[in-house]
Amino acid sequence: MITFDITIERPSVLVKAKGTLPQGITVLTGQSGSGKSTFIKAIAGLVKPNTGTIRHDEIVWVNVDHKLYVPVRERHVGYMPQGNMVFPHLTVEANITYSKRGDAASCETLLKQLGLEKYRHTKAGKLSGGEQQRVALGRALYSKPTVLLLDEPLSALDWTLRKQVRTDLVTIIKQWDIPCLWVTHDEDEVAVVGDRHWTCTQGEIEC
Ligand SMILES: Nc1ncnc2c1ncn2[C@@H]1O[C@H](COP(=O)(O)OP(=O)(O)OP(=O)(O)O)[C@@H](O)[C@H]1O
Repeated sequence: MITFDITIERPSVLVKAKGTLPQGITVLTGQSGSGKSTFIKAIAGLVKPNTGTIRHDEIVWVNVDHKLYVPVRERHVGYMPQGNMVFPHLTVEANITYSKRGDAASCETLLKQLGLEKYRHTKAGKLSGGEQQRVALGRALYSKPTVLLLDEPLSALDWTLRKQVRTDLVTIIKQWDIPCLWVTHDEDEVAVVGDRHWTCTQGEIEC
């Protein structure tokens, strides 16, 4: 379980978060600029908090007082950033296995679950938006992460595709049974996607 008690200073906002990310899918909503991505990046290891601690079970990832920061590559976090998420010039298989930390069996399972077997050798840039989103999820899950962090995973899709891809992602995440933090602007996603709902208001993460 990921436990955190941190603050992160930004010119416009002070991000404050204290809590534990449980099993299942937790949806985090909040206004643009309120600090959602900053928080998720701090858990992933891409942003250093100014104060506090982050732990994964008994392992300390961050302890600011002790100047301890476990680097992102050692946290085994599945992180899906906002925006363009595939390497378009690489095949679907090469995208999924990019981290090198997973194994062949895990790649096969993902290709099947994600409905991407027939595109294994296709360049990811040639797939539709929804298919690319599934490739990105495959890459995040390939190394059997300790936690899955999805930053606006549907934002690149048009409205018609969103519903279908959302259902696909939720089904697959539940099958993998790892804690997931799902950041979104879309209040509709709260009820459909999440087992629970957190909010971010001017930096304050309400868990
Ligand atoms: N590296 C940085 N250095 C300084 N300020 C930053 C940095 N990254 C983000 N900020 C600022 O911190 C605030 C919070 O940004 P953040 O991206 O976390 O918000 P958000 O809630 O994810 O917004 P959105 O929903 O629009 O993605 C913003 O005002 C942003 O400009």
